[in-house]
Amino acid sequence: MLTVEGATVRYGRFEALAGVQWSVGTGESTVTALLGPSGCGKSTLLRAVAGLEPLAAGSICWDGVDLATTAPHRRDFGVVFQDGQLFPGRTVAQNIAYGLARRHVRGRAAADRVAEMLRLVQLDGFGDRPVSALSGGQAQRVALARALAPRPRLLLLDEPLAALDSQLRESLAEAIGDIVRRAGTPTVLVTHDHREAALVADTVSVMRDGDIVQTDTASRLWRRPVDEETARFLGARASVPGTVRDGVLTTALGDARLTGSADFGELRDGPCTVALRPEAVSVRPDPEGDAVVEHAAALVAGWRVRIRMGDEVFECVGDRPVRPGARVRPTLEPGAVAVIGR
Ligand SMILES: Nc1ncnc2c1ncn2[C@@H]1O[C@H](COP(=O)(O)OP(=O)(O)OP(=O)(O)O)[C@@H](O)[C@H]1O
Repeated sequence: MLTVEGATVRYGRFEALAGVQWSVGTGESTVTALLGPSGCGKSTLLRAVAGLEPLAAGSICWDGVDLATTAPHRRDFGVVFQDGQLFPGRTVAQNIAYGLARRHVRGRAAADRVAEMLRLVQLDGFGDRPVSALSGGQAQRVALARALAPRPRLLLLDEPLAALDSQLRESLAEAIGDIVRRAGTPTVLVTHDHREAALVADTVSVMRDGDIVQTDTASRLWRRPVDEETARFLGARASVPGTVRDGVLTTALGDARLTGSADFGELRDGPCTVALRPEAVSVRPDPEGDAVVEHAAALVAGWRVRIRMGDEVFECVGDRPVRPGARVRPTLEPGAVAVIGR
């Protein structure tokens, strides 16, 4: 298990990591996403774990052993960066075998392991290809196979899908999750995309301004973001005051029974702040409704509707066309609302 305690990294006077506390590889969780906006320090934390960035303070331990004096290549961590960084003049198989030779796995044993890795990343038959003849997605799968071949105790993936188009990203994100679970290798995936984090990870750690602000399952993160900034980063567009009583949330936009989700299990009665993604509020035409439509646009399924209620404006969804100026009634969707805080 990886334990990061008080990890601090400074570039000159700028503190890129501000005393990070973090654990990876606990319990049933195989994949941890390290999620946060650009510049929050994700890569710096990953590089520090890999031994590529010296700590100004704090420690990074594996199973209780401090790695401060362990060189990067002796940490037994596999690393994949955004662009894979394959060795250009070599074949796919030679790339995958690279880390094996350094571990004195050669000959038949190395060839078997390379074949096993090619099967794992579904590139059987690609061993003799030069890596220059691969697509972007294939190249990243080779990079993954190369990192997994020496059986690292931890795999560190720094935005491995960032250079790929969105459709490929989604399918490859799922494939990465399957591959590392089959290999049984605890994995950290750096991403700034919360959808990608939710697709792949068992656990998501949200990072901001050089610190980790929340670690939870994706489902709990959606429903119980630790603060408003985290909720906004996860797609919330607005927040409203609410009250919880006996599992029912009441807001100016309607009520929602929250007892259906374990993520709301320990919610205490009393006032709260509710974060609203557009999907959390649906509207239907109603001449008696409290809200007026400002704008409506067709989505692939349904409508995105902007409404005004008094001084406040909310993004909502609807299942039928509504015209600007029309009156509508909002309803809260219990499966999509988020209640901020612990
Ligand atoms: N070598 C460096 N010298 C000075 N500042 C740096 C250096 N590397 C990173 N930084 C700064 O540290 C902060 C964290 O950078 P880092 O690359 O870890 O962020 P990130 O969350 O991975 O961002 P992105 O998603 O854009 O890659 C940024 O403000 C960055 O400008």
